[in-house]
Amino acid sequence: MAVFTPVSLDDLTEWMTQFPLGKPLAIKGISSGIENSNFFLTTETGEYVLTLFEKLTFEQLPFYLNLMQHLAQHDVLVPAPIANQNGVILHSLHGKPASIVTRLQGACQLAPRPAHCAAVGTMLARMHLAARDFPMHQPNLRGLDWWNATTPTVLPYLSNERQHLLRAEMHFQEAFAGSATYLRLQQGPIHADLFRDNVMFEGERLTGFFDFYFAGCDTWLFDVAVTVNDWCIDLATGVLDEARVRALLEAYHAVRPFTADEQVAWQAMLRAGALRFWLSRLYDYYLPRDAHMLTPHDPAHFERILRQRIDGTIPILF
Ligand SMILES: Nc1ncnc2c1ncn2[C@@H]1O[C@H](COP(=O)(O)OP(=O)(O)OP(=O)(O)O)[C@@H](O)[C@H]1O
Ligand SMILES: N[C@@H](CCO)C(=O)O
Repeated sequence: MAVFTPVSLDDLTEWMTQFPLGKPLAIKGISSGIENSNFFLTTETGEYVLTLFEKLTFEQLPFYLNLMQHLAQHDVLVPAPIANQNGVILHSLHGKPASIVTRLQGACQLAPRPAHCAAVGTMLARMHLAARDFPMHQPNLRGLDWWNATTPTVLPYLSNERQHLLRAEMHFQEAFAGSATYLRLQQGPIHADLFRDNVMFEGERLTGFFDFYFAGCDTWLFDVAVTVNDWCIDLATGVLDEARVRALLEAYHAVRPFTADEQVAWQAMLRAGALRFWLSRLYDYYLPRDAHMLTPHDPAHFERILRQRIDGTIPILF
């Protein structure tokens, strides 16, 4: 269902001559994904992924594609955009923005064990460090400003109790974002959506992070919190799993040591990471943009996680 714009081998014969990839041999639509038209592409030189962007524009895409290129050039495992003979990585196909990136081997690990979480922690820290000198800047477009804009649009759909939780958490996060501790946290380009379905593994070996289309500049700790909230929990309750949390955080800390300020901010940041996805899921649930988003993600999952992070036990950062 996710190929919105079909592409055939015939469409590619002429178009592919600009790339140093040899002749296209096979193309196969990828059925998962809801934002773009994605294809596995086999050429004389290897396996790639061709994406036609259905919503993101020629103006929006350079930040994401250049960030992936920068990270790939710094040995962070991410899909590397393929440049044409003029060095260009953003192209046009059937009137849509298009890119070819290297194909990551393996599959997503939806039931991660501590070893997987450790691999994610190591690569996440390496990614933050490698992105420090990435020259482009874009804010996290799903950050506090977006939360402020979105809260009033979803509030009318919520019970009194949920309205109270959302208002109180927004109030708390506004104060946190203005605090001296927060303002001292290290920032840079972050993935901002590093869920289990955006990382590939072969066995316990991590082969890459992908889907960078929520990336932006924000605190590194927010990226860690979003990641822990998805990788290191009991899925039914949202309760943090100590062994996986420790594995991820210790691996991250070994590459990029956490700071005392980050320790102070940790619980508030786990709450921020939960609020971000509670809000986006509420928005997609009550105000669906597209008819094809037939099964929006369950907002209650992140409401549970948010309540857990407010009231539950939080493992120390390091
Ligand atoms: N570089 C890559 N290497 C291997 N597989 C990839 C790569 N990029 C995408 N895929 C595969 O394509 C699927 C769809 O990609 P993706 O999740 O980015 O979809 P999307 O429609 O672009 O965005 P969304 O995740 O928001 O629906 C992934 O689940 C993954 O299986
Ligand atoms: N990771 C998001 C979906 C957007 O990629 C979620 O689970 O709500």
